[in-house]
Amino acid sequence: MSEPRVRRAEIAIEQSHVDRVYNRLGELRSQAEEMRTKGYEIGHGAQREAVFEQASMLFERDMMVFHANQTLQTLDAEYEGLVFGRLDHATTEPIYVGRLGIRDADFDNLVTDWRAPAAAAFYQATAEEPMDVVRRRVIRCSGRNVLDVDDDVLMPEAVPEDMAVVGEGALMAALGRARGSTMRDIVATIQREQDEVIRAPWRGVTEITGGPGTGKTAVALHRAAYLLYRYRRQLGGAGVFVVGPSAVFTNYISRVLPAMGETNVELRALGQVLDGIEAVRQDSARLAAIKGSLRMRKVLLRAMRDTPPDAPTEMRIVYRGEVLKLQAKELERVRRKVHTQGGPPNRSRVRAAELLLDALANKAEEHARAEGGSVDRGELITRLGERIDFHRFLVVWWPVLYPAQVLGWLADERRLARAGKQVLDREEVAVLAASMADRAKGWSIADIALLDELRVLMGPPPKRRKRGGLELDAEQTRDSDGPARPQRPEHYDEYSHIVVDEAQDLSPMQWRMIGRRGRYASWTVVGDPVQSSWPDPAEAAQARDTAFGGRTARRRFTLRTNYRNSAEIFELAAKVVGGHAEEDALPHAVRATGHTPQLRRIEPASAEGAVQATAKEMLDAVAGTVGVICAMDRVTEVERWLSGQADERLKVVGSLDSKGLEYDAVVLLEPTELIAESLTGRRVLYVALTRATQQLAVLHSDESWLPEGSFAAQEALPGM
Ligand SMILES: Nc1ncnc2c1ncn2[C@@H]1O[C@H](COP(=O)(O)OP(=O)(O)OP(=O)(O)O)[C@@H](O)[C@H]1O
Repeated sequence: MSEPRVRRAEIAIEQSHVDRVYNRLGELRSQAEEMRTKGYEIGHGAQREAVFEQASMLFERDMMVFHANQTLQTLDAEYEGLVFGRLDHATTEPIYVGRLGIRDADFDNLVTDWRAPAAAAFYQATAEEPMDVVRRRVIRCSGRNVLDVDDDVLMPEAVPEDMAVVGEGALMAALGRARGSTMRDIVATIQREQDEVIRAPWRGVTEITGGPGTGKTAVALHRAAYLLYRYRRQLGGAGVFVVGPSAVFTNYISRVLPAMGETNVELRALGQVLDGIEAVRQDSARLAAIKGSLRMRKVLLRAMRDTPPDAPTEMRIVYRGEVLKLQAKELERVRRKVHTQGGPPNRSRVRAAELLLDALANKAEEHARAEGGSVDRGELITRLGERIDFHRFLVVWWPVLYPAQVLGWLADERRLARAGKQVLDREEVAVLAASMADRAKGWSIADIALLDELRVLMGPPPKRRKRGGLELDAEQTRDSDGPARPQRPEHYDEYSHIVVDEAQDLSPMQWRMIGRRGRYASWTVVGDPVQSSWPDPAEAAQARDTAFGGRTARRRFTLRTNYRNSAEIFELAAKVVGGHAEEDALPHAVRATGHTPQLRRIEPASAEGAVQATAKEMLDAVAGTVGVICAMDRVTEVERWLSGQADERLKVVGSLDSKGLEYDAVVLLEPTELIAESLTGRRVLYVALTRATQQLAVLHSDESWLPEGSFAAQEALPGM
């Protein structure tokens, strides 16, 4: 038979199996629905007949409905490509591998879940170590239709006469396909080095490093799905937390886990970690470096302990016809004493009352002594302690504190200078105060870690919340379309496993914020030191180790193949990052496309037309997405330039927000602006240059970013 006919015949064979699987899926669905209906009927019966109100009956109903709903949720996940693999063994029956395990009515296996031990050979078998696998087949489907098959033969000597072998590389085919607006899962083509990471033990800390496009994010997400499958009892209840750098990124990866049937994972961007507030704004690199540094702990502590701006500066109270007065200095002494005796201020109001009463009693004693008399100290304290005017004073002098309010106080430069004495220099105080004063912009991503730090320092406010003005707490600053509150308690800190993506960029303060949520967690930490935008790695490493607590089991994996970029694009990126990366840290790109990156000179005044023309050209050249990457402060401007090109494949993204994303084609505007806006310069440009899978065009008016002499060939922009 000719190759196309063999292929067609093999597709037909797999189609008949895939049909059986979907029919069975339909049956299972009907059964689950029936079970749910029965469960509800028990419930209705319970309303009608008193006998059914017995607790055991209601419990049975709840369990039935719960299980039925869970099964339906699993069966209803977007199972595009439900079956994607087949293993033909030398000594045992073939198995099919898919996104979930399905058995037929006789309990025979129709599909094995990809995470089950029996499916491991699909990813781990090689020609050197075939693990009894003669032929490994990747089956590509669209919905229920089998489109293609692709085989690897691992034991050529064991191939039976009637076994057909077709195809030439499922991985390459997958990599060459157009990208959409969200990331896809890679279950069908996970590579052996990646599989080793996915199935690594769950305890302790697993670090995944590797250059751009090596699949770190994809692997970390598949690892989360794998861990939840294999260790559901240990990990499922407390939950898995996945943290990414930005909301654009979490949105981009949001479909990977649901497509594998995992809906029980909390996915948040760094700007959303604190319940109830959503920050998407990036600070300038300089500001982010100040806000992220561990020095801020001291600044925040002092700011919180400072006299609140509206606090009264004098206390006057009449006791037995005599005016007792506490002056500002005396009040401050009392305030300091309350703080030094420890405890979060929101838990110290009683102590504050006691020490104030003590000070008043001292005053009364002073007066009495001067007049040769005496006071009953105990009685004074009891009487004044019951007085409404004393309590009125107390609530304004020792108010309930909220994180947003205290951080807002730092807009006052003098107050900030007090809090930052010998910690921040004058210039740092000025930039930080100006940023806090500019509240119209809302919180920045770096502010969230500061708010979280304050939350813990000040302790939870009493249940009744104060409203108005700056005294907003997290609850009140919730964005209307902010992240939905999970069903877990507010500020939940008992996750069993935490995945941190783009971990190289986390500031020390952000590590503290995440660490708080993983007091009992094991960790998967993903990062590429070469893409780091955090200027002080040693400080971040220290905060990171503290976040991991005493977890001693640590394993580190380095992925070395770049699956995203064409070899041509990565060659340019590698040259640009040059001496900023050790040779060893750069991965190997496997796919050549024949399209070398285009470097185009523009005049600053003609940038608008150049961006429009190049974006259009790229949209015509690729089937998938096109990203226009520019400096953070030009995003709005560039979006305006492109507003006439209504194509949902086209996206404008700022350099810092481009972390972790990918597009089929990228138009990169003014590389020197990207270098200038980041403290780590070239590394941010390296990130931007490694976002494209197929085509890259760089528009520049300043050539200084180019590695010397390496890319002399420049193109003129068509029509310019
Ligand atoms: N085994 C694989 N099969 C198919 N595609 C893969 C495989 N591994 C990685 N990819 C693809 O390569 C691209 C890069 O993967 P991913 O974004 O996870 O890399 P990364 O290491 O996190 O990159 P970066 O650090 O640059 O953000 C994605 O499109 C991913 O789907």
